[in-house]
Amino acid sequence: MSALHSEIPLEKDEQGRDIVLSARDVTVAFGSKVVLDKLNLNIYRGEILGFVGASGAGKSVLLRTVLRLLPRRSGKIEILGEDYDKLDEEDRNRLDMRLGVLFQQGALFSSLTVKENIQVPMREYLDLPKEMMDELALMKIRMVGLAADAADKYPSELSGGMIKRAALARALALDPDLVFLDEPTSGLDPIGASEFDELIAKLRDTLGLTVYMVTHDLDSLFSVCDRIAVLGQKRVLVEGTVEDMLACDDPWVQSYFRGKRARSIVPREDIRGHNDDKGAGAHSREK
Ligand SMILES: Nc1ncnc2c1ncn2[C@@H]1O[C@H](COP(=O)(O)OP(=O)(O)OP(=O)(O)O)[C@@H](O)[C@H]1O
Repeated sequence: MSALHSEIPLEKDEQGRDIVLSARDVTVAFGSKVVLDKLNLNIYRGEILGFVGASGAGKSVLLRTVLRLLPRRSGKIEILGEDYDKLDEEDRNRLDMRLGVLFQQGALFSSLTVKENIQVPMREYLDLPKEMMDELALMKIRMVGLAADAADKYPSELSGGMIKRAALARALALDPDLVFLDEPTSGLDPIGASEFDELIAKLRDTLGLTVYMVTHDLDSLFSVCDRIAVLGQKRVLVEGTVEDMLACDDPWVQSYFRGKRARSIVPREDIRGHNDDKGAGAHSREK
């Protein structure tokens, strides 16, 4: 029987952590241009994983490959213990329902209200009476910290921060286990970005979400991410805590995590001593 229909436990790593997503030897190429080459990555249940890498390194390509929007040349990806390639259509839909995605820029439908946007996945996957869908949409709206009157507004009537929250509410519409966030704080002012980070952490704590967050935002990485994975040279160069990043001697990782911007967030002594993996949480967000 498929894990989708039962409580079959997820595969664990050697430290006993439940593996929610595993990518094994994943290669993605466009013609002769190889973007990802035998990439390996695990995401564990209940964590917020920050995914970083230089511009053009392949972060979006990996995200789109995981979401099956791009084909891979080889390798295996398992999500919640399931390999899409081995599922029939019904089970693929069931698995899709357990995933939420927040694309860059929010990607809300401009001709739909916030409530209608949130109901798009409900209409696609569920057959619910209108009253129940309205109730559920309002619940999601409150969950992401929007006022109830946002329900009937169109995206053009919302601030950037409100759009992100509305898009997050849509990503949470079907109560997913795993949420993919593509640069969720880009375009937000520092306070809005901080608040969004806090919201993600709160939802992880209250809903038990697992979060895969592509980001360039050092504050997010230092304040809410449990682990960080760095994409470089077509694979995951290093993964671990902030402390592991500070200790890594790869030049790009060093300049990213120990450069001028990072120094304004992480206390200087932490960078020197690499001895505090969450030291930045209490520090103010840089613009
Ligand atoms: N459909 C495509 N066809 C050909 N090449 C592509 C395609 N999509 C992405 N690429 C190439 O793959 C590489 C990785 O792109 P990707 O968008 O994943 O980078 P990224 O790490 O997300 O960058 P950024 O941080 O700037 O968003 C780039 O060289 C890009 O030009």
